[in-house]
Amino acid sequence: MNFIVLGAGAIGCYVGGRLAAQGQNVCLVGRPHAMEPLAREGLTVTDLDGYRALVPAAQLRLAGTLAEAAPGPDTVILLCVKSGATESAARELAAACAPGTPVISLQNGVDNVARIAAQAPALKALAGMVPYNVVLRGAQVHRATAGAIQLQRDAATEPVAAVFNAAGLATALPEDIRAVQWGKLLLNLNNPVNALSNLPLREELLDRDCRQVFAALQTEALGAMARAGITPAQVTAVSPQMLPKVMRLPNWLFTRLAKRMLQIDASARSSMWDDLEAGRVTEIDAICGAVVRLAAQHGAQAPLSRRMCELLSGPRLRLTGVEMKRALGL
Ligand SMILES: NC(=O)C1=CN([C@@H]2O[C@H](COP(=O)(O)OP(=O)(O)OC[C@H]3O[C@@H](n4cnc5c(N)ncnc54)[C@H](OP(=O)(O)O)[C@@H]3O)[C@@H](O)[C@H]2O)C=CC1
Ligand SMILES: CC(C)(CO)C(=O)C(=O)O
Repeated sequence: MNFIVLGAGAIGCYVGGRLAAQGQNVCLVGRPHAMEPLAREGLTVTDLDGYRALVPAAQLRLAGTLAEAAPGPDTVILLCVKSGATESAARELAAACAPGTPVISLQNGVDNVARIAAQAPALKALAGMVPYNVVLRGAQVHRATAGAIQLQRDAATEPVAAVFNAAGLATALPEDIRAVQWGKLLLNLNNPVNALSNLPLREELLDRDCRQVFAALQTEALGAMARAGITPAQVTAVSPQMLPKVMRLPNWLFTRLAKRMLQIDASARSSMWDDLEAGRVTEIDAICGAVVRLAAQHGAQAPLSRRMCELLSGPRLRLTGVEMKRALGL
């Protein structure tokens, strides 16, 4: 099996790096700004449990385009671009890959697979979910929280899950990946809160006003999911229904009950903060936009998620939890 990671950023370098460190045949396809440090220094992969590996530059397969990566008949694509780049990446894949090539989306959001399939109908688009936070700094990539990757159960993903597990990437094949994606989306509703707060994740989660905004977004999203008949899967120690309740707790109780959730490296931030910081378009449409669309499809509204879309779409804002509550009318 050959892996091509399309989009060598935080997730692509972490997953691709662990596979490469274990001797798998992996090609990382990325932008020059991402490839240059790797070509110079190799890729160092670490995690919060003490794992550390260096894949020397000479052992890394790096490519600027899919054509250079030369996908063959036994290639599996790991799609790791941000949601805003899905369509263009899928068109590149359609042009470069043989029909039936598995394309596993390791992206956040709930509609990337459908968007890949629309642009590349001959390929086999499959869903994945990465639960943890990954930080990329130049040639070093670090997993900052814990969890297991979830891949859509399919004949094409069974051998992939086996290879991932052998490489130390804990991976499961859940029955209902759609429920898992909606469960993850409930957590990703913190991404805009974190991005606007301009705080590291841990600090932001220790701010009750920020948590109250997060909880309000979750409650609204759970309402939209209930109307749509979607039962989100539990992807943390806490059930989806309990999540907003836990978020609203006062600090003294939250810090006791949410110990596992707070096991985050002090410097870790959400992937949406990364985008704001780099001046890139964020994934707000894939997260809050998805809640707004789901509610609308079922005759309801999601004004809080809609407002978050507005706050993330203009000039960069930095808001305290109190200011966010005011901006959302909470
Ligand atoms: N980071 C995290 O902790 C987590 C992220 N996720 C999800 O994983 C997905 C990837 O996120 P993340 O790794 O943070 O994103 P990054 O922005 O770090 O990485 C994506 C990379 O892909 C590049 N890229 C985009 N289009 C192409 C293309 N056509 N060819 C080659 N390279 C391309 C981007 O370059 P450029 O920007 O210059 O176009 C960027 O360097 C997202 O959906 C995110 O929500 C999920 C869990 C945790
Ligand atoms: C892991 C988590 C929930 C928060 O970092 C994430 O998915 C992201 O940053 O996009």
